[in-house]
Amino acid sequence: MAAMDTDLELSLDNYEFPDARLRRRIQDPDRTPLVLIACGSFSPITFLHLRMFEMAADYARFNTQFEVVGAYFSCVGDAYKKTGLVKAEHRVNMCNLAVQQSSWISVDPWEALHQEYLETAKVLDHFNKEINEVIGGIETPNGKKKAHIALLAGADLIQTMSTPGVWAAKDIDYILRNFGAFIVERTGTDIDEALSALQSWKDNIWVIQQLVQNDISSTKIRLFRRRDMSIRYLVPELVVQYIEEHNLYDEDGVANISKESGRADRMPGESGGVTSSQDGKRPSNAGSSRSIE
Ligand SMILES: Nc1ncnc2c1ncn2[C@@H]1O[C@H](COP(=O)(O)OP(=O)(O)OP(=O)(O)O)[C@@H](O)[C@H]1O
Ligand SMILES: NC(=O)c1ccc[n+]([C@@H]2O[C@H](COP(=O)(O)O)[C@@H](O)[C@H]2O)c1
Repeated sequence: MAAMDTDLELSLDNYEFPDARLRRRIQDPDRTPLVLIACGSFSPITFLHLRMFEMAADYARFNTQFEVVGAYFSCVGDAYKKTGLVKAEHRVNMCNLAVQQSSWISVDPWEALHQEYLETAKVLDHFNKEINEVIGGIETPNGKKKAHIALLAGADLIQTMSTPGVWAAKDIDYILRNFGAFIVERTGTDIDEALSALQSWKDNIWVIQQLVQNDISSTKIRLFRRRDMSIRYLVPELVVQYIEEHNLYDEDGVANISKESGRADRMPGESGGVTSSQDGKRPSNAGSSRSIE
């Protein structure tokens, strides 16, 4: 099956920077090549995570002097202690499956391969080194130019930069001064409030409106799995299959109980139909706020 194809024994020893989808040349010498890096848990990756790159590319094309030449998912490693985090190997595999249809979005396993937690500043440094030092930048009609590496994140992540104790002040300064951030607005986060403490770096922060609001979160996918509800069409089909094959996110036993009540008759990832919403298993707040775990 396709899901098994990704189960390669990756390690830092045989790691190679994934550059196959990185565009090596830009046409317009007046533009600056841009590489977007989405850092996060991706447990699991959702369609919104993929969509963030498309929104950012449109935003950059219409509102900035950047030309997007690359895009990367970087999953946090196992040392990042967060509720609902499955093993990094699974999260990287799911991301790889999710980008199979994309011509320009890649997954870099480098961060996830580390046993220790890596701060985002170090992750962005890694991309800068690989793209601007090892590869030597991006070709333009007037010679090579360094690519601008930028963080791509949701508004909730940028809001944590104002939460005491989450980020070191020097890391915030380092990231926003040297790389900057493309921020996708997110339901439940007041973007003005999130940015109020970051005004010193406002020229390096680009806010992207979600023209089609999508309030999905990995938390909701995990919750739906535990409640034996369908996750199909919320995450890519290959990711649905991978989750089913590896029994991910159903560890609290609810799914097992549901199996006895007929789940085995259904296709993987499919809903049990209306019965599951009438038998008391449906979360009362499914589809509303993020704080459902
Ligand atoms: N619906 C969304 N709208 C805007 N940004 C989002 C959305 N979902 C995820 N993101 C952003 O994607 C990045 C990676 O997110 P992460 O892996 O934490 O997903 P999540 O859905 O927020 O996960 P969890 O529910 O486990 O906290 C973060 O920058 C986050 O802000
Ligand atoms: N000090 C730091 O560098 C720091 C602090 C908080 C979150 N982060 C990053 O932000 C992302 C947050 O992801 P989640 O929203 O999945 O928790 C992760 O990539 C994490 O490494 C970095």
